[in-house]
Amino acid sequence: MPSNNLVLSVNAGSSSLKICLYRAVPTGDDSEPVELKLTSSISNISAPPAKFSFKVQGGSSKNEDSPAIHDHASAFAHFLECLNQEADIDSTKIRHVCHRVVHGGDYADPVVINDEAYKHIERLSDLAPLHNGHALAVIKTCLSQLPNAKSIAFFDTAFHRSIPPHISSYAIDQKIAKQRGLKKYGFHGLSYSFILRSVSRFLQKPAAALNLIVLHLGSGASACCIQHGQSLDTSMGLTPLNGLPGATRSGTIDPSLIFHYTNKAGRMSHDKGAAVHLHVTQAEHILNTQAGWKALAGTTDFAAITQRREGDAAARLAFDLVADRVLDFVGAYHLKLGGVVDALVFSGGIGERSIELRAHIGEKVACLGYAPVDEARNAGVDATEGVVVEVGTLEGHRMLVCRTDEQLEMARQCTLGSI
Ligand SMILES: Nc1ncnc2c1ncn2[C@@H]1O[C@H](COP(=O)(O)OP(=O)(O)O)[C@@H](O)[C@H]1O
Ligand SMILES: CC(=O)OP(=O)(O)O
Ligand SMILES: [Mg+2]
Repeated sequence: MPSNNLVLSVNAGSSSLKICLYRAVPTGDDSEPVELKLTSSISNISAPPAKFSFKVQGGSSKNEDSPAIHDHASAFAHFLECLNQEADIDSTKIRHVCHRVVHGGDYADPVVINDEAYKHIERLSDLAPLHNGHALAVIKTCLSQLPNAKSIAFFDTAFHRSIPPHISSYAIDQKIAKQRGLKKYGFHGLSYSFILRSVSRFLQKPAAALNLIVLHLGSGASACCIQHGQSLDTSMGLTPLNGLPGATRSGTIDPSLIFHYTNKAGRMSHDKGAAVHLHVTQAEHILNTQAGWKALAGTTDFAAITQRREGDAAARLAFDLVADRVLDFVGAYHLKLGGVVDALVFSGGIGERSIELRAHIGEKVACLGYAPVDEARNAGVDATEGVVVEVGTLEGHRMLVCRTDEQLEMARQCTLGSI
């Protein structure tokens, strides 16, 4: 292996940036083609002061508030400085930079960023107003600061291209739908792809034979119905606003609500928070940034809501409402899979950490034949090693937790793929 075999994976979330650096290694059969060298995460970018963490595997680590970080570009610049100063890594040795791009439209595969790909991602920014612009800001920095590296975009939408037309279409004029690309694209695809592979390994069953209901519950939350190893349906739609509520996103509402909420709904929003100029209405802005459990209970932190819910009606409403919407999708997907489900999988910051939400959902789905959640296993997930942890007892449809890793998914696809 040459010495400059470093792969950087960058995941630009709505208010966070998660970065991992890997070294490509020779693979045997089932082993990972990359080895983790360091991780960094910058959160609270849109609610300063941003929190910066940097951890070298088997070495030093750093956790601090970084008031100088005010957007994704400055967050990434801060990371590059640290890479040089703290980890003594020469960034010219980075050969590939993998960027998670949430909306890829009809792109089926990852693409090396060139002018055309950049413009394509830019054109889709209005359909992922909390995401694509941030990814582009980081891509721009990489193109100028890391000229020796190839920047590659990996799309959240690609995994859902298997969704059949009667599920991905909306019941609207199909001529207009086709002209304007108005259909369900679905998101969190890199996460679902990672989870499918990990669960397949855990259950020792080929991915193509697996039927799963997967919940990716983070500040953006979605559910996915996987049949024979392919996405059959997912809860997000044309944009990541649809489906489950998120930290600041409404999830599905009656579309008419928009016009009763404010009489300025159709006017353009002048929010300057985004990295690229967005053309979104005030309604889209409100439903993306001033809704979700933040609007219901005053915080984006679902753990705080969970703790407060016994004595706080607003927190109780937020918790119960999220749980209710999750059940809508689990029930529908169970039916779409004809009741043949290998496992219900929890993932994302909330799915992986909320003992309470897993217990609650577990209790509700028991009537469908899911293995009851084992109290001790469920409470012990954090202390249990492994990518996949079983929280249900063995009989019935399995109940699993998967520590999803979009950065690793990209690095893996990059190293094994033909790019
Ligand atoms: N112990 C916990 N219980 C419930 N929710 C938690 C817990 N720890 C973290 N979270 C939630 O996980 C969210 C982050 O999830 P993550 O998947 O990393 O989000 P994203 O990638 O969408 O920014 C936090 O905003 C917080 O609400
Ligand atoms: C698609 C999406 O909502 O992503 P995230 O959860 O990272 O915000
Ligand atoms: Mg995320």
